[in-house]
Amino acid sequence: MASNVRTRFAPSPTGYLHIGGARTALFSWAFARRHGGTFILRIEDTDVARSTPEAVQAILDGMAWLGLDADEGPFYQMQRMDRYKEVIQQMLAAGTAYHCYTSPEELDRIREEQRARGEKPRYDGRWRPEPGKVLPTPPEGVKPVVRFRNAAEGVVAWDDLVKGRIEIANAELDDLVIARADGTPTYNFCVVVDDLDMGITHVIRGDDHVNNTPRQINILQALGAQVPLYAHLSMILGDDGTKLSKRHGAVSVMQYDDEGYLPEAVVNYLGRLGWSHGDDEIFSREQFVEWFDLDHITPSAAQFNTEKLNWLNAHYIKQADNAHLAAEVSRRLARRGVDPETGPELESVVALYKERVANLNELADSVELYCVEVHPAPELIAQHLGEAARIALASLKARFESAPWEKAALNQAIKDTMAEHGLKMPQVAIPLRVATLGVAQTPAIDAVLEVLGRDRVLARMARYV
Ligand SMILES: Nc1ncnc2c1ncn2[C@@H]1O[C@H](COP(=O)(O)OP(=O)(O)OP(=O)(O)O)[C@@H](O)[C@H]1O
Repeated sequence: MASNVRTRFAPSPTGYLHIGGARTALFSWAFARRHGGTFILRIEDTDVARSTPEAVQAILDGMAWLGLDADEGPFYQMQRMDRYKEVIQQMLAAGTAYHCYTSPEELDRIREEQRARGEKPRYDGRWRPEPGKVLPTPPEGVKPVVRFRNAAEGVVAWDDLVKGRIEIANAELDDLVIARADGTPTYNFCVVVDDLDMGITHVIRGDDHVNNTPRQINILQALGAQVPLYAHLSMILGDDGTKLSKRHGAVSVMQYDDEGYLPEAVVNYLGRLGWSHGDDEIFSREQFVEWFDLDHITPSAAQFNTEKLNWLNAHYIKQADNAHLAAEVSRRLARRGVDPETGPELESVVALYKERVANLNELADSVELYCVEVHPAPELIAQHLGEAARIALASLKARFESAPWEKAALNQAIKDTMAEHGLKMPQVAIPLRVATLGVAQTPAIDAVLEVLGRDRVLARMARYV
């Protein structure tokens, strides 16, 4: 069902997409999907000194990895400069904005005097047009800034969909500079023009923006626009209790990929961070979209909890189908310079390990043993591949050479070898593990042998017998 809900995620490309921004993006995306609406990606790249193309790419990569697909965009603010300038001209013509020639030095002086008088420092309105007021003559050679003519009285108010009603007295708000002396538009103004042009109905963003909202509402109203609804989400805090940000403590979403997390686990984890649906902890992306609403968002800040993410990750790895895991492992092995083609079929290897691992890197560690020549640690060789063990392995190898390559027959060969040499299971199975996979612990040995395959098993055993 198509609806008119239009949300946006608007990061600044001054670094990667981190977990705090990603949670905000997820909620904005899920709200649009829940209502059959449109999700827009907007790159707020006007801070040219800090924005980089690499950061844009990192944000796009992070969004793609999480599966947060945009219906429109990415739009880039730097490509919309002409439009912002056009709206500034319209506002000047309409009298909702005006030129101000006060220099930065003068502003400092005014603020100093206000502070000395015990007043709150603010622009004193000397260039603000008022009925009957005679404005000073513009100084020669000075390029003015453009200020928004904010209402002097009354309040600006909105019913925040997370925080409830918020009211700010207009007297608290300065006449905001919307264009600098060089003509470039300022942050809050660009956001307003974008939200207006992009027909945003629900601004879902972090509550670090809550102070911008009254200014943005006033400008929207001056433009005769319909004011969107606002939902200010709580911040995600790092382990030290302060806001995660690119500059402080947050790691890139893509680092979770590097560390072996499935995106499904991260999305589920982020979905529960500051939002709840009864006692449900585990839900698919589809379920989340179906359940998501703004009524069950916690207004207080949410703390990141790695342990819970790890628990979800292990759960999703267990549940994942083998082909999906094989693809994840293959990518990881290739990154390590290991050719996955040299091992047995990956799907059957991952099936042996998916219940036992905490993350995809651990899974790849185990699978790697099936693909490369293994070199057991000298202590393992000393402990498990002594003379008696090698003698047993030699007769086992002879049995393996003629055994049908399936679990029951391999098991029988091991049992016959135990009986022949008067050994217990571990006295045969552990040397066999060390010889074939280079480690003393593995899943059930008959399953391991079956998957590893006759040729590899015999070649690996041959090194010790
Ligand atoms: N820690 C956080 N928790 C929740 N949302 C956040 C967090 N940090 C940023 N956001 C939200 O993510 C969106 C994109 O923010 P932005 O790209 O400016 O990231 P940022 O980390 O705040 O940047 P910076 O590090 O430059 O302050 C905004 O809606 C912002 O409110």
